[in-house]
Amino acid sequence: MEYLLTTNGLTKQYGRHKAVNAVNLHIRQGDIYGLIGRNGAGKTTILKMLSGLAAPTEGEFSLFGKTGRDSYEYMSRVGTLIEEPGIYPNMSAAENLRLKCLAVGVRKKGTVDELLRTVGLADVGKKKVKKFSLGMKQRLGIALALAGNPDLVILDEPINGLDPQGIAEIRETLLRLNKEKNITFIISSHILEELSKIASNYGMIHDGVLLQEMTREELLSKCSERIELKTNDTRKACTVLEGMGIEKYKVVDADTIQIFERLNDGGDITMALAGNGVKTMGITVKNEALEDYYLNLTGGTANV
Ligand SMILES: Nc1ncnc2c1ncn2[C@@H]1O[C@H](COP(=O)(O)OP(=O)(O)OP(=O)(O)O)[C@@H](O)[C@H]1O
Repeated sequence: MEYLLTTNGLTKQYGRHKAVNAVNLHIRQGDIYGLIGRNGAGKTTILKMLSGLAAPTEGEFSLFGKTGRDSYEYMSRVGTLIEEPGIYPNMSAAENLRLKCLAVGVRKKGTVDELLRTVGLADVGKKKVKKFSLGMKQRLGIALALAGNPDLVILDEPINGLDPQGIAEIRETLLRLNKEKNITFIISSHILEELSKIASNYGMIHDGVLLQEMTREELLSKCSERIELKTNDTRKACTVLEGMGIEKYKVVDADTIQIFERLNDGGDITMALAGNGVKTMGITVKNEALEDYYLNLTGGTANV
């Protein structure tokens, strides 16, 4: 079996609007697959269909090599965290997990404690979930998704609204589970920068359409570094750059030039500029091209 999950022309139509339009995803065992798209792009609708929470209007998906109704027998191997998970606010984390284990038929002793440890909630004791921070709730949601010992875990925006510390903790937990238990993850997000720290593969969704699938390496090679250069004489600086054989550059404003070629550092450039009487006011290596790449792909300038 080459893929753990594929979709074939997966479509969801609400009235006249196709929230998901003929999407073909390819997800291998062991992938951390990042589904990236702006709010409203159709990510949640895709994940709901993959979890059996919504029916496709057209198309289908294959799970563990089985298609359509046959795939339902494998749903127990899929754990999900989509929108508000079924958390009971007046119960503790352990009580919530105990209920979930009952529901999915897990009886093994010590499971609840192990799940709490896995997501870093071992010390919360009897505290009611309604008193939890957003990050703690999110971690409990992940523990609930893990309760049935799934092979595939689907998480809808698991880092949304968390502070950097919370994001780092979730990221480490997911990477560990992926490595140690070979759990395959599908994670949606509207922030490519965040996904890029964890995902091995990407599917980019825009207006219900899958624009592109790519591996981590493919994305990184497309989003190489750029050097931003400020000088007192842009015109002359361009001539100097060309004299050095640098062709991939762009003048972005009166005193700023961006250079898109891979250079070890900017030292050679500043030396050459100085040698030609051009003063360097500033030179920085920028590596924030990920979001730019995504914005270009989706043809937009608004926030992602
Ligand atoms: N039950 C529904 N009835 C009608 N339209 C819907 C329904 N659910 C979603 N939509 C529409 O489908 C589109 C995709 O929504 P979806 O929630 O899948 O996007 P998303 O990428 O997950 O965004 P978000 O991060 O905001 O949830 C949106 O235009 C939304 O308004």
